[in-house]
Amino acid sequence: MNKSSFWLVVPAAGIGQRMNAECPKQYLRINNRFILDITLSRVLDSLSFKGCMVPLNSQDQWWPASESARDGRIQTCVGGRERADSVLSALLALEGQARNDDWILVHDAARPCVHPEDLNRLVVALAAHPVGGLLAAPVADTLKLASDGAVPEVCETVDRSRLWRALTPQMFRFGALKQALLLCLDHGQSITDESSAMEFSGKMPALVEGRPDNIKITVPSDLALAEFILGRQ
Ligand SMILES: Nc1ccn([C@@H]2O[C@H](COP(=O)(O)OP(=O)(O)OP(=O)(O)O)[C@@H](O)[C@H]2O)c(=O)n1
Ligand SMILES: C[C@](O)(CO)[C@H](O)COP(=O)(O)O
Repeated sequence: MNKSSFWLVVPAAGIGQRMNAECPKQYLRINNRFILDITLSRVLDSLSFKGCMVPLNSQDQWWPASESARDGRIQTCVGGRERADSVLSALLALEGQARNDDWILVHDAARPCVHPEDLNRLVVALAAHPVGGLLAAPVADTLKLASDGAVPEVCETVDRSRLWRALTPQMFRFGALKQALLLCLDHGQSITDESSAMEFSGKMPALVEGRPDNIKITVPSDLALAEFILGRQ
């Protein structure tokens, strides 16, 4: 039985609307490096991957100037309208290279602070798991369910004892993840992560506790926070 290979998919086709910056947020700089380059180098240098596929926006004009564009380990393809479309596009681009039982790790380009210890913990914890799973962090705040009025008001306080925040990487078998994403597409099921696709196809992904400082750069204040976190690692 051949040993399963590991492939990395880093969705980088977003436009960063919530960041409201002069360029897509994956091309903002920390310590004079593109966020995308920081993310790709940290993950690719932490684990042994057979290959890496990066879905880019069809209007991307920054990639050619990136360090990653000169990294022979990395292939690119055109992403899609939503994150899930970009991930599916990457999997379809890997057809003929990845085998159905190979592991796919999907990691947001916007998460440059992911720690090598978390990457290793994820792979070790899930290597023999029948479904796969994701890095996640238990919720540490009290959570409120808001009303849907113009001024949100508290409807109820939600029991947080079994609530986790989904992070990335999320790690699933190539064949199963591709089929799950196609199923969501066929059913018009909107999803925001790979685990949701696997859940929609009836699976129960494992949760692997990860560092809460594996933040997703989303709004302007996240940039300085990411720079601080990277400076301390
Ligand atoms: N159509 C899309 C949308 C998002 N992403 C990627 O998915 C990751 C997480 O998505 P998010 O934080 O939502 O990024 P954006 O979609 O760029 O942000 P926004 O929603 O503020 O526009 C990012 O690395 C982003 O580049 C992608 O590859 N393709
Ligand atoms: C995949 C993810 O980072 C897990 O929390 C999140 O769902 C991405 O959401 P976004 O709205 O595409 O940033």
